Amino acid sequence: MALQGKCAVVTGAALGIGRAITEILMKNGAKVALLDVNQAAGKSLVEVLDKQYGRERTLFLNCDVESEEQIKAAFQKTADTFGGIDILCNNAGILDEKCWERAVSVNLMGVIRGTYLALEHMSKLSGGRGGVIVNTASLAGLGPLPSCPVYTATKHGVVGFTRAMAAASTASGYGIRFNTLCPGFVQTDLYTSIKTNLGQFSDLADATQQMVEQLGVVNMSDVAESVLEMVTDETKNGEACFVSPKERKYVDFPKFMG
Ligand SMILES: NC(=O)c1ccc[n+]([C@@H]2O[C@H](COP(=O)([O-])OP(=O)(O)OC[C@H]3O[C@@H](n4cnc5c(N)ncnc54)[C@H](O)[C@@H]3O)[C@@H](O)[C@H]2O)c1
Ligand SMILES: CCCCC[C@H](O)CC\C=C/C=C/C=C/[C@@H](O)[C@@H](O)CCCC(=O)O
Repeated sequence: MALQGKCAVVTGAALGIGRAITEILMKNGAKVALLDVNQAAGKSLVEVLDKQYGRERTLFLNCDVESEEQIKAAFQKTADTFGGIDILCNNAGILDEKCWERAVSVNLMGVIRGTYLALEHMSKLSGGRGGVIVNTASLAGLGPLPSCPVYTATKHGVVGFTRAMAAASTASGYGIRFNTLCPGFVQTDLYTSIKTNLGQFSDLADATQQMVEQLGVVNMSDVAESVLEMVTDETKNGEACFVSPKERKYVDFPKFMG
């Protein structure tokens, strides 16, 4: 898929990985609606992008992915402004093992809410043009992170949900590809706040630090390039892209049929 003129939505776009996704989509010609609860950071990023690319290609929308109403309104505003939606990156996520219900609501339910509401604009079955949805999971969506059982569960959920949606799309003809992003540790606010968000697992903070030292920290540019590949490469559907400091590879899941 060539990105020139395509319309994208990125959740959690103001900072960290969402910001990097937004920047690479813009650099390659897409228009981007930036959805985030952090208005100050979102607006200041839009100012930077507008200086570089002009004012017509960005839109900041204050949107909490815990709210179906806010996502619905944001998607409608995006479609009205840009003339449709071709790309959705459900990226917003938090680490909170104490208020773990909130982590489930943002990380997993937020992805499901975003995906279902986007189908109304993107699916060929409801008059959309088709496109691609990339959901941000984590390496913790592929294997356990012991200090973060609920975070791990949400990210495994994102991988499973996305793969099932890819299969549903192929079977029913939505015209949408679905892929997941699975990076290891990346230097962002979420990463630097690890110690304060482990709740009853805070005794495992040192063990987590040891994992960081063993696995290393992933370059943000590799994360963004992986998303770009999953968005533009039409052969990628139902894939989970694992990104580590050493390599980028598509996960070989076990096959139970055929
Ligand atoms: N940093 C890592 O090590 C790492 C590794 C793998 C995956 N991830 C995942 O990447 C995604 C982005 O994380 P990050 O590290 O960039 O974090 P971050 O904290 O740097 O940025 C997250 C962004 O999401 C926004 N956000 C938070 N809750 C929201 C909500 N309810 N609705 C809308 N926006 C919301 C924040 O305001 C912020 O702008 C998350 O899904 C995270 O789980 C992070
Ligand atoms: C405290 C967590 C804050 C950041 C969370 C991010 O989403 C990053 C998650 C990073 C690592 C998760 C690691 C899980 C790893 C194990 O399951 C291990 O088996 C993976 C082995 C990787 C390999 O084979 O190279």
